[in-house]
Amino acid sequence: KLVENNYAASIFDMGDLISYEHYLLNILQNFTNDLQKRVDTIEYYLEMVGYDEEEELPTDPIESFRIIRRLYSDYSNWVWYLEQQPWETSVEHIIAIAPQMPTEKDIGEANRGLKLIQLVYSLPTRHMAEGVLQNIHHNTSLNAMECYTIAKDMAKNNELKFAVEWLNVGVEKYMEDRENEDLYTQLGVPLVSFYELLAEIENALGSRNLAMNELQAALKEWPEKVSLSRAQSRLQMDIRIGKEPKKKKDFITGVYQQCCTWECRPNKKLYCLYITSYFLRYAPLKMEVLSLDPYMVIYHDVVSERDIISIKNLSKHGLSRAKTYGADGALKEDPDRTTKGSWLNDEHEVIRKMTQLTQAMTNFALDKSEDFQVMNYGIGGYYGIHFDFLGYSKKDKERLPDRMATAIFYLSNVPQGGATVFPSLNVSIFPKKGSALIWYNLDHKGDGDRRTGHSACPTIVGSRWVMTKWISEEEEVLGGHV
Ligand SMILES: O=C(O)CCC(=O)C(=O)O
Ligand SMILES: [Fe+2]
Repeated sequence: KLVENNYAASIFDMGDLISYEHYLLNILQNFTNDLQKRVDTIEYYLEMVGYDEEEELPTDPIESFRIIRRLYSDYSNWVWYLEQQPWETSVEHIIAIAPQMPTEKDIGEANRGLKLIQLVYSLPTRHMAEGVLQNIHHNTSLNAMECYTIAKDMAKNNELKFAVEWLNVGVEKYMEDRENEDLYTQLGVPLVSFYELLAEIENALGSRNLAMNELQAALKEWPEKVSLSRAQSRLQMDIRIGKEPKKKKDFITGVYQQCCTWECRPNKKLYCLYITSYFLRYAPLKMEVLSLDPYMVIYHDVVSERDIISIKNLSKHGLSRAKTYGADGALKEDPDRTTKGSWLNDEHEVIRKMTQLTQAMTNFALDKSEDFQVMNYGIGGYYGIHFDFLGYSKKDKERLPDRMATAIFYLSNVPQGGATVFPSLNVSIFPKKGSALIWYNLDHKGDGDRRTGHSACPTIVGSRWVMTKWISEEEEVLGGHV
């Protein structure tokens, strides 16, 4: 049975994959040790017998005896020895973890995460392939095969110019790494596939001559490759009969980019103050006002390291793919929300404390609000632009309570990327562990304030943890507390 683990949607859950890979490598290592032992035994025997190419008749009775003994006794032992296949148990062990392995969907999402990072932060392909992200050198790089996988996915999604870039970098890497050619071929990506794909994309981009050149160059190297000559004759035929290439439009996802790279603040100089309340008598809160209309503030250093650890421990093992409401009103997985979350309620002491804290920071009663949602983002994990209010339309007979305000607690620092942005307000907030961001989603009439559209920029580096509280107006307005 296929298990959907959604690995790419949470960095924390990738911990499982690390263990699985360790397990696999262990098996491969034991397997090679086993094989090595066999090789040693066989070589030792050849040496003992004094194997050489020449076939000569024995010159003395002792030698004749030894030959007969060997073929009488050793022979059957060798048959037995070679029949013992050391790989059988290894295969069994490897197959045991098959249901947990990443799926096509996972690799697609991992690809998409990288692509989002590349687009949103305008990272050059070559830099990414070398592990240089925003001018910071990371201790990783991509090999030719990995560049090819990315290129293929880009081509599939019609991001053709990027696909060509990735292929070109891939070919360069291949050339630097030709001693691994056999390994690449065994893993299903021979060099010829790079040229085939390159020709295909160039044709799709309308550059027939370039496509032809690629194929000709490839044919010079691999004249026996049938797929190449087939592609070439198809192309020649198209040119001869004057068939226009079906130009595919190069398509780039419209993701929001500004303010993801640098912190954006509105021009007006606002202010900071200390807030005290009964709950907080002994520890006044540092509040920074970001905007008065719509109201938006940050509270600095409000959650202690200890509480953060407890909250993460409570949520860690129940993370599941976060969903959003589709156009039909049903909750579903959303490629624009690559995060996993778990809901926590007041049965936990630390969460009761968070409720009290949120009450103190907002002066809202929270009894009718949804639970806290703790989230861990994935590879290039992001949340596309959305509103937190549900915006019930005026014609609804009875107006249902809406999400009046939102509080986001940052439970980790994010070394690179991962800002929360409000494009209409020109505001971005980079996560700082222990701080909380609060804003109002509804205007003074109680309607959704469209200026509050916001997004979480793709995380580049780090395991991004946040905790959200969507604060319902029910208690306040309908419950008659005001
Ligand atoms: O993770 C973030 O920065 C934003 C989260 C968010 O918008 C939400 O949970 O509604
Ligand atoms: Fe939101």
